[in-house]
Amino acid sequence: MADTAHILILDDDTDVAYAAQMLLRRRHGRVATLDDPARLSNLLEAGAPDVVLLDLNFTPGRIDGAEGLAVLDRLRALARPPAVIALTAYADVPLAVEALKRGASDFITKPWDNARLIAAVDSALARRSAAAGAAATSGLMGDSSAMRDVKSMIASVAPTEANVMVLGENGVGKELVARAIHAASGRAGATFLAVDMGALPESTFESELFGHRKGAFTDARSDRAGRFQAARGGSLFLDEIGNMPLASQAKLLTALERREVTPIGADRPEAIDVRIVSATNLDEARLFDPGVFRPDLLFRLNTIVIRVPPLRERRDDVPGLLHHYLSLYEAQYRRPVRELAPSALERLCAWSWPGNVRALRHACERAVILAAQDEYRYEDFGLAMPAPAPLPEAPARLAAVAAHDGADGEFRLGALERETIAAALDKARGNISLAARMLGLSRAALYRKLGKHGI
Ligand SMILES: Nc1ncnc2c1ncn2[C@@H]1O[C@H](COP(=O)(O)OP(=O)(O)OP(=O)(O)O)[C@@H](O)[C@H]1O
Repeated sequence: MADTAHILILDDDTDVAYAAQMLLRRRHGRVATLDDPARLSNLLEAGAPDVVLLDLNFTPGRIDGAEGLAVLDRLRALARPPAVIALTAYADVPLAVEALKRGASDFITKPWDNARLIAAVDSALARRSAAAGAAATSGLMGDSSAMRDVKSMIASVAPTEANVMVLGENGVGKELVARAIHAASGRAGATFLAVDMGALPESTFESELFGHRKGAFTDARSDRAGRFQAARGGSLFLDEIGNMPLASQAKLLTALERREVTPIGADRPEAIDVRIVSATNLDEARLFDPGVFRPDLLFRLNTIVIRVPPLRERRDDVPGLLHHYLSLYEAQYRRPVRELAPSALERLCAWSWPGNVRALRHACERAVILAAQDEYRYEDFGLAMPAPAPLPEAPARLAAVAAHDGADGEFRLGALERETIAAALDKARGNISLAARMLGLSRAALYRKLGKHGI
């Protein structure tokens, strides 16, 4: 990493720039200097640097930092913005803080301590390479022994044509696992198509999955391919299969057994060429209940089963995920890079994460937007409320909400919303699609609310 890193030192004081260059050259491949920001465009044409050490004042006599901050804004607007370390005069803390607010990843005061400068550059490079690595492995992060097992299962099954069933609670990363299987398979060049089976109404199930011919029914104004045809040559991800009505299960079973589908209104079946990966958040006791899921369909789908454990059972993954998503949102919202206060990290690792990685991701987004201190505090993540307790019946529930919120029996909308969502999830046995429908929300809107309430 260090050998190929490209570092730029932007400082009008050539002695300072030269000293930094000599220091960093011992460790890094390309260390360039520039004394005039007006020539920055030429330099960027040759490729954006990974890290820029940026002096904030160029014109002699100017100390307001406006020139440097303007360069910082320009660098942050690049498609692949470099990490920027601001160089400020000793004691110019307000200017350093302003640079951090505008997206600088760190600051160094002049004259600097060599070890501190080297550490700042190394840490900026390490963050960048962690983010790039995560993107390259289709985003499935985590190095706990449980996640290592999941990744090694993916590597073993991906090259085969075996049907894979991914099991785990909402938000554990089942879709990411399915995508990783596709990406490592011989079908990687073709489509990966995800279908939310829980959201397909029984009445349009066949038309959506198998397609239809023009005129087959009143609304069939033209031929339409189903999901099986659209994913031809690739992988079809059947998500939320635990929520399919039994009648739809029978139709899916027939298609999988015969390896062919007949579009509605067609007189001939079409062979299917898809790799099936399915997923559900049903616990296994319910999945094996024939009243809920047909055993013969289960047998077709679960040639290989991958279980993705909830985040509370792989807490070793929490720090890496936090750093990943905090960095991602800091870059996305152009917010300063902050460290996590050690006490916050400890409490976040101990949190039960009922919404798993999705909830962690939402919590990080919230923290990046709302943090107002130098470090992220636990409160910034919006997880202060305990996980929902079993719900009392309706009238008692309202009283409980009022009591929960204190304030002389005054109702608070937020708490009521949280209770309602928890009740819907309870009733839908954790099925997100069903709960969203019961609440009159889209799945995406429900996910946002789950994140907001830390459920
Ligand atoms: N191991 C992981 N590394 C990085 N991000 C993850 C990981 N697992 C999940 N995520 C993120 O969490 C969110 C939820 O992941 P995903 O949709 O794959 O979960 P899921 O189990 O399929 O959820 P659901 O059952 O609710 O459909 C996504 O934003 C995803 O990027």
